[in-house]
This record gives sequence, structure tokens and C-alpha cells, in this order.
Amino acid sequence: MSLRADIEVRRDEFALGAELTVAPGRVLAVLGPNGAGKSTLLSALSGLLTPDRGRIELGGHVWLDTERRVRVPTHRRGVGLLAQNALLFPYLTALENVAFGPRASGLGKAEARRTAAHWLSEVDAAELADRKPGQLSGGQAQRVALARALAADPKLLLLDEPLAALDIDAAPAMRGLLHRVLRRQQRPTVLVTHDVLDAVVLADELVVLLDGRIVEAGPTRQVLSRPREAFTARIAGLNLLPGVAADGGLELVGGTTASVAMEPGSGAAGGAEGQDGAAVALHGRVAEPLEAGEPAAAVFAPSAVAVHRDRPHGSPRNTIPVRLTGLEPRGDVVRVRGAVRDCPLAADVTPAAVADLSLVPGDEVWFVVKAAEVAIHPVSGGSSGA
Ligand SMILES: Nc1ncnc2c1ncn2[C@@H]1O[C@H](COP(=O)(O)OP(=O)(O)OP(=O)(O)O)[C@@H](O)[C@H]1O
Repeated sequence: MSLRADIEVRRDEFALGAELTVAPGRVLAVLGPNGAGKSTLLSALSGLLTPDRGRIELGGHVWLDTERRVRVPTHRRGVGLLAQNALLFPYLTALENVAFGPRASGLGKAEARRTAAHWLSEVDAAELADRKPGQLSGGQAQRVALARALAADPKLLLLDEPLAALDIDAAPAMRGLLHRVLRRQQRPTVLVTHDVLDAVVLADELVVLLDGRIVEAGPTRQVLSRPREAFTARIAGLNLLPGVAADGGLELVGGTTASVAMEPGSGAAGGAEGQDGAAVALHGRVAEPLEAGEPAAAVFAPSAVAVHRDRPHGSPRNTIPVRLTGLEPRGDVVRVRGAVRDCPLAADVTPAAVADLSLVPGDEVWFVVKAAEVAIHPVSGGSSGA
């Protein structure tokens, strides 16, 4: 059941106009700066806000049609929401919190509890069943909140900055969990986030919202690799080497022989390097174990990359052969752009380093990055094929 929405919301100074479609089982990420209209869009989808004009339909069920004066209220839309904060009922246990939705939809007590136990175990929180929210960490509470959203069997799942309130240790685990859970479901999902990594890891499609308008739309990686707007280029600044996990490594999509090798769970050295320079060994931190053939990506910041003319030998660092494509000043640094196979990469280095190395486009150089700076993530199937 696809979500189709075409809405307009007008407020004093602000107007939102957005048209989007999300197919069953697909995740659409909505990225945009503060005030772009992301929350307004989610409120319109959930029914908390009535657009001035538009139509929202989920699998043939019309939720909103302003022309025909149709407006289905929030509680009858079947929308599951996971917000920044878990917002659990404080006096109920985790199990009772999760059982609340099934119970409200008419299930008997025993069956609602069975459903709740199932969803708690799906989010790796079975052992938290008897705890009250006050006895849960932020990450645990957010897992319970996800179970609660899913236990109600919503027709549409809305994720509103679901990782924003989590600390630096809890966020990657929750991101990994969301990735796993979202892959398994058949309903459309809309994810609002500030973090481009969330879009990369979780979303098949991406729209960028600026001043209430969708300025970019398409498969996640395609939008990020060919940004048309300065905002997208800025947020898409991360290096991202996409591929599929294979033989404890990662084969680059579009590359013929290049592969990125990794050590699941360790980040230790040990990947293969090609004899003829054709293969690239790249190690990183693995957020969760990857199976062979699973789409994955190595992600690292341009600021983590050093540029060398000659390959540093005996170094525990990752060395990537890169052909330079361009140089552009960016404040105090120079962004050095290049590509390995067809994958664009960027390094931010000082103007002095550019001068020392006499870098010019067309040069063959080495991009060098520590394993600790590289994160290897599973990515959504849809975005890897872009
Ligand atoms: N109740 C309201 N009345 C009038 N204007 C509002 C109201 N709520 C939000 N706005 C305005 O609508 C615009 C979009 O706000 P919205 O909260 O949707 O943005 P956002 O992209 O979610 O931002 P953020 O990332 O900061 O949460 C903003 O200019 C905001 O000031």
C-alpha cells in the first residue's frame, strides 16, 4: 500500500508545498535545515494538522481530500510515530506500554501481551519487559518506543528524528536496529532527520526540503552524489564508498575489481590488497555484522583524509588510489576531489599541503585514512543500486 501525498500548507510567513510517493516497504528520508517544514509535513501526514489544500492517500484509502472535504482524523489513520523522545507512559512497564496499542485496537489482554512480547523481542528488548521507563536508558527507551509503534501494526510509519536525542554510543546501535527492522516490513516509512548518515543507512529515497519546497528528490545515493543545491552538497560532504559485502570485504558498486575489505567487529587490519593495485583494502568500524552480498558502504569525512604522492608503506592506515578531479577552496582548507573507480571522494587539506604536493587535476595520488575514522554500515538495498 503506497503513500501518496500532495499538500499545501499556508501560514503567516511560511508556505509548504510538497508532493511525494512512498512505495510499500520503502523508506523516504526528508532532510532539510531548521524551519524548512519537515515537522509541518509530518503533522499533515499524521493528521495533526489539516493542509489548506491537498490529498493524502494510503493504498486506496483517502485520508485527506480538501476538494471533497474528506479528512480522516489521526486516530483513524493507523499511523505509527517514533519521535525524538520515547514518550512512554511512565507508570506502565515496557511490556504494558507496548501492549497499549494492540489493547486499544480491541485485542484481549493475553493476546495484546503476547503481541507486545513479540515486538519487544524484535527490537532486542525482551529482557526489559518488566521495567518502568524510569529504569531505562535513552537507547533502551527508544527501542521500547519502536516496539510500541510497530505493535499497533500501523499502515504508515513516521520517524521524527528518532536518533537525535541519543548519545554517541546509543545512536549507532539504534540506527542498526532500525535498519534491520525497516528492511523487514511492508509498510511505507517517512523519516525526518538532520543527519545524512541516517538517510544513507536507512532510506531508499531522499527528498530535500528547503523553505517549504522539495528541491531534490530521488534515490538516496543519487541525490547525495549529484547534489544540485548548496544545502545538499554541504550535508552530502561525507565520503561514501558503496558496495556489497563479500568474503569479509566490500565490492564497490560499478567498480570491476576494486574491493573494500573489513574485519567485522574489530576494525583491525587484515584485508586483502590487490597485487596489481587493482584492489583496495579499506578497514573500518563495523556497526553491526554484515552478511556476504548485503549492500554496505564505507563512510568517512573529508577532514579525516590525508593526501600523499607516494603510498605510505608499513602504515596501518587505509590507502586508496585516487585520480584527482578538482581542487576548490573552502574556508581554511582546500577540498581535494578525486575518484576511485567511479566513486567520488574528497579530502580537506591545508593550502600549504596542496602547494607542497603540487597537486593538479589528473594526478594519481593516495588518499590515506585511519580505520578508526571509517564507519562501515549496511545500507538500504534501494540506495545502493543508484
Ligand atoms: N503554529 C505555527 N504557526 C505559524 N508558523 C509556524 C507554526 N509552526 C511552525 N511554523 C513555521 O513554519 C515553518 C516550518 O516549521 P517546521 O517546524 O515544519 O520546520 P522543520 O523543518 O521541522 O524545522 P526544525 O528542523 O527546526 O524542526 C517555520 O518557519 C516555522 O516558524
